[in-house]
Amino acid sequence: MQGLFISFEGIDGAGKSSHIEALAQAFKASGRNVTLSREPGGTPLAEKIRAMVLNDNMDPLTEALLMFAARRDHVLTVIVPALARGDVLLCDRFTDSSFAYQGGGRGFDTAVLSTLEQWVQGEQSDSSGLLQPDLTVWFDLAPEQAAQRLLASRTPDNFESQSLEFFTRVAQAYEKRLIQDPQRFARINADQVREAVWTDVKAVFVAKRWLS
Ligand SMILES: Nc1ncnc2c1ncn2[C@@H]1O[C@H](COP(=O)(O)OP(=O)(O)OP(=O)(O)O)[C@@H](O)[C@H]1O
Ligand SMILES: Cc1cn([C@H]2C[C@H](O)[C@@H](COP(=O)(O)O)O2)c(=O)[nH]c1=O
Repeated sequence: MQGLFISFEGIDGAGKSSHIEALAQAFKASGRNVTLSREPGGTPLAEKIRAMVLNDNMDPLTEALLMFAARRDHVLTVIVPALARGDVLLCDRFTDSSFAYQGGGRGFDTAVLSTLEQWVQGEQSDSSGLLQPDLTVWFDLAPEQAAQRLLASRTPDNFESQSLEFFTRVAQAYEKRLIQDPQRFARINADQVREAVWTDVKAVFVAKRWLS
């Protein structure tokens, strides 16, 4: 069976987590092998990098380089092997996060991000050019709503402690990515009760005939 690469995106607190878990269960119930992973992270090396980027102070170039260094290790040791096995790979964040957070949020040069993307994902690709998810599910939620949800849940890290203006730029950058590649994206209205969000998420996978 052919591997499926699905990424999940959104600003912090948009509510991805429980739906990724539910999709993993649904795919397993349909007989598929599932690999669950996340970025930054997903390998021992990339998880060490995750701890640094989430907690240590650094300049935007260092942050961008570390995100892509973690991704390189993740792509080579988890993503490519999982897809070669025919797994459904559910990945909490991928390169769209770098364009949204480093590019949009931090204002870092997106041409440099595109070069890093080419280096990290270019040689793993087929003729289309880059290793990219087959589908990216974007949980779209207003920064004000996401901030309310996060307030109630946990101690903020380097990203979660950013301003509403930062997250507005992140959300705008996600929108730009969607406009550039509309076939790859499914936009989910995350400003609904969890059950309604799940109905919308599941419908995307049913429409693609990946789940029934
Ligand atoms: N539909 C919803 N309505 C209200 N609260 C929600 C909803 N979905 C999730 N939450 C709550 O919002 C908080 C953030 O959710 P969650 O951790 O799933 O978001 P996330 O997108 O994975 O965030 P991050 O990317 O920061 O890890 C949690 O406290 C969660 O219980
Ligand atoms: C992959 C990636 C992630 N980030 C940011 C986005 C989030 O704030 C954190 C990860 O935390 P989560 O609770 O697992 O969502 O990292 C980023 O800035 N750039 C990236 O490429």
